[in-house]
Amino acid sequence: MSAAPDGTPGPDVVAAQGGPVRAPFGARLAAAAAAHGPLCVGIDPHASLLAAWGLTDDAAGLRTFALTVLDAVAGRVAAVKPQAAFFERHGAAGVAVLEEVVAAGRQTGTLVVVDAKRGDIGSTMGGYADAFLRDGSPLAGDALTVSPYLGVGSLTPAAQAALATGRGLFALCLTSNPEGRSVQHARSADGVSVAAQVAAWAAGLNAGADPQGSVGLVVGATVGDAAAEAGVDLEAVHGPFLAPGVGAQGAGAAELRAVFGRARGHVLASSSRGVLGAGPDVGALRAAARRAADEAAAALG
Ligand SMILES: O=c1ccn([C@@H]2O[C@H](COP(=O)(O)O)[C@@H](O)[C@H]2O)c(=O)[nH]1
Repeated sequence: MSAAPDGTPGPDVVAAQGGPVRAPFGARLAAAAAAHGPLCVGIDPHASLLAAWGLTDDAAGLRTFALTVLDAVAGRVAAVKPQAAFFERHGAAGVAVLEEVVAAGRQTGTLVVVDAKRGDIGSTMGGYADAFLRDGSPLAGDALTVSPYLGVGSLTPAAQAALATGRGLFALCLTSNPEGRSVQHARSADGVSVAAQVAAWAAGLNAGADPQGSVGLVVGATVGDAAAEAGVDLEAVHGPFLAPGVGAQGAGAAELRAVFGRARGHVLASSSRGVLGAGPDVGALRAAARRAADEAAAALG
């Protein structure tokens, strides 16, 4: 499944009226999680991790780091999530490595979630959609993280592009960091929290999809009972939840179960440093990812 490095549609793309389309992201993610466990391995080449792995803090170091992670986990986990920030901090050379990692990941058939958290006014959002969600774009993975804080309506170009190309979105809803509450729990005049508005937007776009829609939410595994507090009906979203916070931020099986309850079948747990700290040995990375995937499966099954 996926695309060749030049973006040419791969075997997951079937010819359909009006051009090639992939199976929807929500369905592809559900199948990947069933096959490999509900885990996404973050590819976050922090400067400190590059040093710990004996790599230089430059584009060459990034490249070795990211390709080693792919070598260890591709084809063995549901998804990988390159964190754009750690590539962008190396300028054009770092972005070129991100492009290579996106293409290499997709070629393995492992879903690639590009964690770039883009958000802007609608007209500019069209540019981001072109960059991250268009067939043939070198930065286009299988899904993109987006920020809804310019209003959920501003994300329409991204949602349209994602749904038209079999890709997905993960919109920030209840983030794993404690500072997120002050924005996400805030309520408008009609008493609806910001997080609940984001969730309702996703639910509207996911209605009728089988087995789930492609417009997901970021809900941290660290947020405790925040969904209930903010009036977010997780079950009604009917889409995937990207759940960072597992591992280095302190969440584990018990937290995943507590946060997601009956919506747990839609969760993609995400761990970066918790897995990456086992490197650079490929076998050790692979074993750490397997452990995390098995724990997530046990917690969410
Ligand atoms: O609410 C959020 C949204 C995104 N993230 C990202 O996930 C990883 C977490 O890394 P760990 O090393 O597993 O802590 C990182 O890329 C964050 O930017 C998040 O943590 N919380």
